[in-house]
Amino acid sequence: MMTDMPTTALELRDVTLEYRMRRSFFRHSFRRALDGVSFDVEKGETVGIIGGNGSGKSTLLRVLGGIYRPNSGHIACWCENIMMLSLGLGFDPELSGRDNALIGGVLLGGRRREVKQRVDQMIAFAELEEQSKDPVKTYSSGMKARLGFSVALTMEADLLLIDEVLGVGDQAFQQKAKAAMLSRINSEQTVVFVSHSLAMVTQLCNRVVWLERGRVRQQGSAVDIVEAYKIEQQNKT
Ligand SMILES: Nc1ncnc2c1ncn2[C@@H]1O[C@H](COP(=O)(O)OP(=O)(O)OP(=O)(O)O)[C@@H](O)[C@H]1O
Repeated sequence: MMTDMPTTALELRDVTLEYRMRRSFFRHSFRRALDGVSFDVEKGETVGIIGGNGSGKSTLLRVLGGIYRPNSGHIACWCENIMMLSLGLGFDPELSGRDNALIGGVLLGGRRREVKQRVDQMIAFAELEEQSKDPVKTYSSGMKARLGFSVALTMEADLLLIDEVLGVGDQAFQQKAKAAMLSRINSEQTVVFVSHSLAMVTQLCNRVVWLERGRVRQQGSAVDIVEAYKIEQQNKT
């Protein structure tokens, strides 16, 4: 008998994370950034994470990306490779843009030969053909951001984690980055998208999870949750 392929990509149950902060040589304190967070992401869905400053959005994405381990709760993931679209993380300043693109692609789970074939595409998307052999330390922050975005976008992943990256680079690059992301999101891609742009969230997401002080305040269809969030914002002012 054939068993059905799982349709769930991610399952979070009661996920809690505390940052440990050093107060003095002997003393530490803890800040709870996620507090009992539970939700599911189905395959092919784009789930938006919204909430005010400090509500835990980036922390949640880092937990999903395996950068932080939760203190309690569990995360089940049925995706083989997960990619975090973030900006210029971990570039080696002494190496060229081309070498960093190659290393970045491999770090994102690509096979070396496969990544090598795609490096030209990454450099071209980032519009860095002329500077591709220069060390990254000579790049402006916008150039580094463009390279980081291009590397992540060119690679393939079952689950894409996106943390507010659309403010990258100049206006023309932002348009291009947005179009590239949209085409990716409209396909079968599973995405978790953190953003302060409610318009983008409504445009891109099927479902939304609203975080407040590390807890899920509400979750449901993108239109309903964004509406409820906007009403609350208006009532606050
Ligand atoms: N490295 C850290 N050490 C200690 N506390 C942290 C750290 N990173 C974040 N925090 C705290 O954890 C909480 C959640 O932060 P997080 O960055 O996840 O929020 P966010 O919703 O992404 O915020 P923003 O919208 O401002 O980017 C905040 O109270 C923040 O001050």
